[in-house]
This record gives sequence, C-alpha cells and structure tokens, in this order.
Amino acid sequence: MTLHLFDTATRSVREFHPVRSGTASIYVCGATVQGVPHIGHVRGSLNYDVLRRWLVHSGLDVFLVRNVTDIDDKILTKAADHGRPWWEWAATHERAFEDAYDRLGCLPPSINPRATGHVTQMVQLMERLIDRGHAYAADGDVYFSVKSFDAYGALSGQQLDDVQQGETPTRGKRDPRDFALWKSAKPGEPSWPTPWGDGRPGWHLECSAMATAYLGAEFDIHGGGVDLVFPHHENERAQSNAAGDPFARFWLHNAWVTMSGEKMSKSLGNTVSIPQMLADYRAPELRYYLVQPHYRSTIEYSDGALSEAAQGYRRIEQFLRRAASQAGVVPIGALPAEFTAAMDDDLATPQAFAVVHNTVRDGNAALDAADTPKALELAAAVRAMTDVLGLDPLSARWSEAGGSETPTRQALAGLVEGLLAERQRARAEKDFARADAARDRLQEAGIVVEDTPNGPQWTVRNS
Ligand SMILES: Nc1ncnc2c1ncn2[C@@H]1O[C@H](COP(=O)(O)OP(=O)(O)OP(=O)(O)O)[C@@H](O)[C@H]1O
Ligand SMILES: [Zn+2]
Repeated sequence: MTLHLFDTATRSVREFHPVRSGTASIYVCGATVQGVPHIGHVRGSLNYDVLRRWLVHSGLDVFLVRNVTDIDDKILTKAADHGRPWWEWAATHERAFEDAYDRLGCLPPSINPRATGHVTQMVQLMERLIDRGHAYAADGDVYFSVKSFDAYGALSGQQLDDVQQGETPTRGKRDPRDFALWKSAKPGEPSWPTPWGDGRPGWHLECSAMATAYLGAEFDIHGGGVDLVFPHHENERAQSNAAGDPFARFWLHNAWVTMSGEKMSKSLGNTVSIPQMLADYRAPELRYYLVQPHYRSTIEYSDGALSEAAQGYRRIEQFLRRAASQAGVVPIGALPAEFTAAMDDDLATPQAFAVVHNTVRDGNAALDAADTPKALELAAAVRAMTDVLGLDPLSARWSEAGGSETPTRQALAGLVEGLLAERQRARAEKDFARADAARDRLQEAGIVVEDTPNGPQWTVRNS
C-alpha cells in the first residue's frame, strides 16, 4: 500500500502522488502571533511534523512552508492595549511560537515567511484577479467577488446561497458575502502602498500569495486546523483558482484540542500554555500526548490522559535504556510492516503506537529471557518507529543532557551511576544517612531518580 490521505475537498481518502516526482510540497497555516501559544496551537504543527517525517522516510525531499501572520486586527489591538509597537508585539510572540515548536521537536520549516514581507506578491495576485474580473477595488479596499467564481463553497461543502460571511454592510462592497483581499489604511495603523492606495493585507490573501511564491502554482498538501476550512481555506482556494493557479492537491485538517467540549482558544480563556505544561511534563511526553491520537480526532484535554501519555513514553524509554544497558548500542533498525501500513493509512497513529507498544512488550520479554539478539532487534525497530514519530528516546534530541552517545552524556552517566551505586551500597549496609546524602547530591544537581523493578532509572529535571 502507498500513502493515502483524507482530503477535505473531496471528502475522501485518496492515494497520494506528488506533483513533482521525488519531492513533496506542504503549506501549513501558521499562527497569528498575538499571544503565547497554547497546546491547541501546536497540535497541528506536530501533526504536520509527523506527516513530514513520514514523507521523508518514504524517500521524498519535503518542502514545508509554515507562515507567520504578523499583521492583523488582534495584533494591533493587543499591542496598543499594552503600549507596545505592533511589530515588537508580533516579533515577541513569533519567538514564543518558534520556541514552543522547537521544544516539542518540530523540525524547522523550510521557510517561515511573514505576511508583511510579501506585499509585492499579494499586489500581483490582486492584479491578476482584477484583470480576470474576480476582484474589484472600492475606496481603497479590494474585494473578491464570490459570485464570479462558480466553485465558491466547494471546499467546505456549501452552496453559495447558504454562505454566511461578512454580514455587516461595508461601503463599496457589491455583495455582503464578498471578502476583503486588502483593507485600506486607517489613521495610525501600519500600511503598505498599492495601486489602489495604502493599506494592509487581508488574512486569506496572505496565504495564497506565500504558498505559491514558495511552492509554485500547484503543490501537494495544504494543512491547517479544522476551524480554517471556512472561511479561510475556502477563500484561499477561491482566490488562487480564480487567478488560474491549480493550488493545493490535498487539503488536510487537524481536529481541535478541546476543554469541556469547547475549542481551546484565547478568546474563550480556556487555554493551557506550553511553558505551563512543560513545568509538569517533559517535552517528549507532551509531544506523545498530542501526536498519539489520530490527527482528525478531537483531543479533549484531561490530566488523566496526559499522565497516561507520559507513562506511555516512559515505558518506551525504559525499555530502550534497559536494552542499551544489556545489549550495548541500539541502532535504528527496520520498520515493522504493520507500522508502515498504519502510517500509510491516513497516518493512523493510534495503530502505529499500538505496534510500538507491542514491540516494547516483546522486547522486555526477550530481555527477561536473556535473549539479547532478539531484544536488540526489537529495540532497533522501536527506535525506527519512534524516530518517524519524532519521539525516539535515545535520539540526541530527547536523551537527557543532549544525546546518549555524546561524551558529555557518557561523563554524566558515569558520575550519576557512581552516586547511585554508592546509594545502593549504603542502603545495603543500612547506613541511611549516607544513602540520603547521595540522593540529595543527585537532587541538587537536578537529577530525578525513579526506583523501578529494573533498578533505579534517572533523568535530568526538565525545568
Ligand atoms: N484548540 C485548538 N486545537 C487545535 N488547533 C487549534 C486550536 N486553536 C487554534 N488552533 C490552530 O492553530 C493555528 C493558528 O491559529 P490562530 O493563530 O488563528 O489561532 P486561533 O484559532 O485564533 O486561536 P486563539 O483564539 O486561541 O488564538 C490554526 O491552524 C488553528 O486552527
Ligand atoms: Zn492560511
């Protein structure tokens, strides 16, 4: 079987073939950088990171563009409320998002273009739309004429008559459903020059302009949260198709992170920020929590599910550490066929994780039976699978102190294990003061020790 993905536009699972053989091109709608990220914001990026890793594993050279919306009403309002320049507010929160993506192990995008840096491309796109009769200027604003484009509504499965958007009547708008490509300048607001006057970009136009600037008129996959299907993606598609660009071949949408059934969202105030989460859980544990469910299933936030995810990650980690201590270096091996089949089936991560855990169980049994070659083969398979999921506990990214194979890690391990052995000796001799002193030294140095049936396991505290 080859990769199949669910495409929102056709509401069906379709076989994936790249537009350009050997490469895959992906555009993901990034954040409007108006505040610090919550776990809902990063879910999509993590889902598309897993997709990207899978495509790379399948032999494709992947180009992934994730934009930054750095000009928007909300940014202007919040910056003004805090007495800060709008550009500083946007840049500060862009860094907060980049930091969150990085801490959770998202590979950096090929490029993360900012809306404000692509006004030239937006003006060119508006000119093409006006020339073709799909857009018009009115008092410095530029609108897309929805009635001029027959397929309007097709992505979100609506008839034009049912479309609800832009109910408030605006000067110069010909149809209330027409949406703004460009907004004329208001006093005191940032603006850029265009043939129709100074103004600033509409959100939908930005993404069409940036996607085609980097990925070409036709590209493979456009991704985003399910809330973006309408109006954002409907409008992006309408603009680009009406201008003559085939645009995205697949439209992927990740489901929400919810709290009590409602979308986690800054406007509802029901958010959990990434720094808050990382005070209690290690980054790969949070990543596990967000990538284990299928990307099209809602994640209802709960402490129970989070700690279950953390335990799931630790179980894999403990097995690999145990295997490494008994069998030596664990290489990255081959992927089990069942794992590959699950990933090819619209990224069926729950099934893929089930294969990981079955392999861990068999690997632990092999270690118990002192069958080292078998244990090593299974551990190598676990490393291969978790590598695709961005969760390999022995990778330089996640093994504490920056890499199990680095000289720093080996030196640290030597010192920690020396102190742990001292603690065990002191306990055996019932010298509890000495045992406690060894434990305290470890604790002060930021080492967390957990006593397990396989002996003490240690990690470096995360925060
Ligand atoms: N709770 C959530 N679950 C999943 N994805 C989300 C969630 N909240 C935002 N996203 C996604 O994050 C990306 C960035 O969205 P954006 O900056 O527009 O935030 P938003 O939807 O306005 O949320 P908020 O109101 O919390 O800022 C979009 O792809 C959006 O779908
Ligand atoms: Zn977008």
